[in-house]
Amino acid sequence: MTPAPVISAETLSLTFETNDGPVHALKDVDLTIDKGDFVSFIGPSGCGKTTFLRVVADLEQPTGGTVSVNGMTPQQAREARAYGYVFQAAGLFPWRSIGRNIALPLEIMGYDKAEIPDRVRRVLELVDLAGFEKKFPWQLSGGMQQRASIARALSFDADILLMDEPFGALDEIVRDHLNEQLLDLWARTEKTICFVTHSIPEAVYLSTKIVVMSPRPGRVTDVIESTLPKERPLDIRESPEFLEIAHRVREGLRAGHSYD
Ligand SMILES: Nc1ncnc2c1ncn2[C@@H]1O[C@H](COP(=O)(O)OP(=O)(O)OP(=O)(O)O)[C@@H](O)[C@H]1O
Repeated sequence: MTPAPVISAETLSLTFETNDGPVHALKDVDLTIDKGDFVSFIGPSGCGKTTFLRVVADLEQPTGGTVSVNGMTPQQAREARAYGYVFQAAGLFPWRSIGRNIALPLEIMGYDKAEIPDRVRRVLELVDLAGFEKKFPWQLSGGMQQRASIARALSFDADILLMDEPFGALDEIVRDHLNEQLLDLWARTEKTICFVTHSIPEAVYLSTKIVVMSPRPGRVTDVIESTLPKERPLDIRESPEFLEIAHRVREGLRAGHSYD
């Protein structure tokens, strides 16, 4: 028996009613994400990448179709703490140390106080920030702050990680490094990851599945299953297989692009 998908969308649609008329942020999206998938969402601005993540996270309500998360409604999944969410901005509170930032969701969720320091230490190790819990956000580089925000999203053992352009504001070398670390973290934790990006190389390097989207209305135009091995040194980006997948993503983006 094949296991139930972690995330399953069927004819999922979301239309925002605005003063300028309806905005079709998502239209008839069908998508299946299995346990342990690393799925990237790529497409031009406004194609509904963030909206899809927000629907999964129960932050927006669909106007048509259905989505299930771990076999539950998004609301039930949110209440069951099924996912951690990582935003483009690290969003750490400057007056709290890194450790206390990571502890915050655990405190809000009512975790046993005695259990929190161990959890904080464990997730800091996972993102390669062991020993940084007493530092403050401003004492860390942008890349380190983003790793701390990933640690925060991992602190309560959600098996899904929703990441909305987490490395978009970082320079390319730092981004390369974080991409490598994220793959390593994914391999060690076996999380299911949904990752929004505008970068073709980033999407191809990270993903087992690439979802290409196009706007007005926001829809899925291609779903590419990666043929790359799970072990991915950075120089795999120069291999023919990598370039072939990148080419297909680029073609998909071109087909859905309006250039306005
Ligand atoms: N709360 C809202 N009210 C009205 N329109 C919205 C709302 N949220 C999103 N939209 C619109 O829905 C469409 C999809 O937005 P979304 O943020 O999901 O796109 P995106 O692909 O993530 O874009 P970007 O790459 O710029 O982040 C856009 O046209 C956006 O303006």
